[in-house]
Amino acid sequence: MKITKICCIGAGYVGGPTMAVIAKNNPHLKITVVDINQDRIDAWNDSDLSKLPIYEPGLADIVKETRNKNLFFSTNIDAAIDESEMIFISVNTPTKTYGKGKGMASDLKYIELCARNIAEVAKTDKIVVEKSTLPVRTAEAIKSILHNTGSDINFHILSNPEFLAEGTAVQDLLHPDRVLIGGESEAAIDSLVKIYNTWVPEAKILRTNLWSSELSKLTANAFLAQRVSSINAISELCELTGANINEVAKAIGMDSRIGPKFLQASIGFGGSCFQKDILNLVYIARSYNLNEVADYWEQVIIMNDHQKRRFSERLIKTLYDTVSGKKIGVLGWAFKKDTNDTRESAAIYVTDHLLNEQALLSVYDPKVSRVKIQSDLNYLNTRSEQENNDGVTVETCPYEALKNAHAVAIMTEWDEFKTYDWKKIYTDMKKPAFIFDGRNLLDKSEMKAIGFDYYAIGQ
Ligand SMILES: NC(=O)c1ccc[n+]([C@@H]2O[C@H](COP(=O)([O-])OP(=O)(O)OC[C@H]3O[C@@H](n4cnc5c(N)ncnc54)[C@H](O)[C@@H]3O)[C@@H](O)[C@H]2O)c1
Ligand SMILES: O=c1ccn([C@@H]2O[C@H](COP(=O)(O)OP(=O)(O)O[C@H]3O[C@H](CO)[C@@H](O)[C@H](O)[C@H]3O)[C@@H](O)[C@H]2O)c(=O)[nH]1
Repeated sequence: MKITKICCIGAGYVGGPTMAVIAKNNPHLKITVVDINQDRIDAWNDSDLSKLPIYEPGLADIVKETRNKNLFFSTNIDAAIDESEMIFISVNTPTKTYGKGKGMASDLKYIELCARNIAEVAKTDKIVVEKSTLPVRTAEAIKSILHNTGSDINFHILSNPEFLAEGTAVQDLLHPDRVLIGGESEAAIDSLVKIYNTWVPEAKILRTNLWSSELSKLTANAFLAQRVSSINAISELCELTGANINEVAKAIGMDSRIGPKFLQASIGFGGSCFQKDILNLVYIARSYNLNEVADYWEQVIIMNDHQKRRFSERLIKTLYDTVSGKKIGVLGWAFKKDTNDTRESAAIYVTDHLLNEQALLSVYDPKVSRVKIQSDLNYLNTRSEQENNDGVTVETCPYEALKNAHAVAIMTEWDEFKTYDWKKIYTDMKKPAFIFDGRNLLDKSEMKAIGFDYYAIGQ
């Protein structure tokens, strides 16, 4: 099938950057990214590129190069579906918050709405590409909706999961380890390969059946998250035995079978994907009565929750068993550096725990706004909005956030934190001045030399 126009439903962290990179490499294609969220589309169309809804290094340049040439952002979903030969679905698939599978299964209502929308509007044959992360065998449901329209339109469904990580999305898209395409129609797969092949070498484009492709995405995230939980589990043992987690990580990472990546001990993984996708994997395993398989993967989440909890407990214990009325400076709110995304960020849970203990928190993050921080806390529903407002102040200057604080809690590994004048921060803090470095970001001996009581993970 000759492809001249494509559209992507969902202008989020995946849809926006992915389509921008496809547009950059396929100037002959017209690409429209559509969304029901008018504010988000307006932000993608803002002439001030600093107002794009997503912060990703390198993204603004690509949007500048392609926008209104062959890349368009719109809320006119029906028109985009109608004119496109290929439609990507890149909407959110959060964990269900109601009904059967609550707290475990993926909520597929947005996916189903897209499928129904396509079924209603399409007048010509379409290739429908699952870009969202989906439970294995979702394509079956999409197929069923599309093939029961009563018309003679041909729909081909492909699974093309996205492996980009936030903060490095543009580089990951430009230089992917692999592009995975699952499908039943070789011709449909070829059409998508052709688009990627404009910048991704053929050898890196992997073709599988639909179900392998869907399941590979959940599996990749489960393996990655498992590595973080594994190193974090060992970090607790390090703290009690005198071993140092950085040294252990280096020592095991030099084994080529293990490899050095994803062995950074931390306050626990966050982000919109790992927890959601593992919970989904656990749910799927249980639904097939594979209880040992489900228990095995669930442990990754249990360990991650434990790591977040024990970080705040260690802080409270060290501050003489009470943080009530004490100012705690929080550096970083995003779930990792170089993104403004805060979904499932460990900072939210650590702060919530410290608020329960009546601490007064003062937060600074270079890319996250006060409104977002307050709404993340309010979303937990632990206490009233007023109480969250009273307990948490958000500063635009890190030195203000840390002034007169009893302790600093480092939540995100932003590079700028390393460059601060830590002597000045020490002078302006209450004594003894504590640092709880949830990212092992700072130099322990340097901090100790300044006078800090410095606590890192796994040391
Ligand atoms: N964020 C990541 O790093 C990442 C990486 C790989 C895969 N994924 C997966 O990709 C999918 C999208 O993730 P995201 O982070 O981009 O989500 P997101 O929440 O940032 O964006 C999803 C967008 O879809 C829109 N939307 C929802 N229903 C719609 C509908 N019926 N019509 C039009 N628009 C609709 C929402 O308004 C939202 O703007 C998820 O399945 C996620 O698991 C995410
Ligand atoms: O050694 C490590 C590596 C990561 N993390 C934490 O793990 C979380 C996730 O990090 P990362 O995987 O880099 O970011 P995501 O954007 O969540 O990307 C993951 O989730 C995406 C969504 O599915 C996938 O596409 C990516 O391949 C996968 O890496 C973050 O809180 C990190 O701080 C650690 O604590 N230690």
